[in-house]
Amino acid sequence: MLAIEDLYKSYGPVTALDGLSFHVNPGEMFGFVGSNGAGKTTAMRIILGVLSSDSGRVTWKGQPLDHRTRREIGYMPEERGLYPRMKVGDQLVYLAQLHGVSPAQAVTDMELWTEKLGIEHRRNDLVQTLSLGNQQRVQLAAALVSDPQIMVLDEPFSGLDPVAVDVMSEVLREKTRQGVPVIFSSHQLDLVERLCDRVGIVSAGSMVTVGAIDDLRQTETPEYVLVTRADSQATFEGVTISTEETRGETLIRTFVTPPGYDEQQILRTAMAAGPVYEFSRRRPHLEELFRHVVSTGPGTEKEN
Ligand SMILES: Nc1ncnc2c1ncn2[C@@H]1O[C@H](COP(=O)(O)OP(=O)(O)OP(=O)(O)O)[C@@H](O)[C@H]1O
Repeated sequence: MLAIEDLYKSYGPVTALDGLSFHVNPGEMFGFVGSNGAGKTTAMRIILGVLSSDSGRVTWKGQPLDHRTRREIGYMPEERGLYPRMKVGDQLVYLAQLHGVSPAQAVTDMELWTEKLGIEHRRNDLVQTLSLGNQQRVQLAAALVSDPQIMVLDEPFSGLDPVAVDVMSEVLREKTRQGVPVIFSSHQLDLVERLCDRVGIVSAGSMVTVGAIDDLRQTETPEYVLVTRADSQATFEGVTISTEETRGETLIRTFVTPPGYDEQQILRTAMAAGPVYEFSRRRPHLEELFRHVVSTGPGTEKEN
């Protein structure tokens, strides 16, 4: 696995990483999320070796990453690093060769990935003539042409339309199916929730929460949603009504129950007073977990 252990990094007086640790398993899609300035880009640059840490280490299969193994990382930098006046195809062949791929194989890989990413008809165009979304596809192709064994992507989905997101996420899934760990940062939490096997939430340079999204959602206190007729006279004892909203003919209420409370009691009470249209348990989404974690801050590290 790829292990990031106790990384510290300061830029002068600014502490960017403050003991950051996490790991990514082979074949895992790992979502790296956190507020602006939390330290994600810094951590990714250290993994890639373009920036050194003050202390801590990064290992792959138990060995520290060195110059040779770092060539096996497919990286998509936040500040996108393409040559605007070079043709898409030529550029990808060139970048693959820089990673040590033979000229013939580089052409094969360029053809493969431009096709999979739906930009095969743009191979002979200058990068600068492509839309930003298509440039981003080229950037991902650039990370793929060297047949990477690890993928590190800094906000690969920002600014993409839903079709482009689907195309790129399917390509990344293909890599994880081959056993490649894929780590990507994103502020699009619905997307992270949909795509990732595990997620890490970083705050002020430390990992605050790591785990499978479903497990993280289980650890939060659930809410119960009840939808009745708007004129329901039911009264509920021993529970907290957290929201209440009338929509046309219906009344939607959410409840938080104390530990050990039989939530079916809410349903029985409501049904005794009239029709019930919906009663369900609701787990918080990643966005709510994120808000909670970021407002609580570091110092509550937990790993599932
Ligand atoms: N070259 C630099 N010189 C000085 N400070 C820096 C430099 N790069 C980053 N920082 C600071 O380090 C901290 C972490 O920044 P980083 O870019 O790693 O965060 P991030 O999580 O990637 O943020 P974002 O989501 O906004 O991209 C921030 O306080 C940032 O201002």
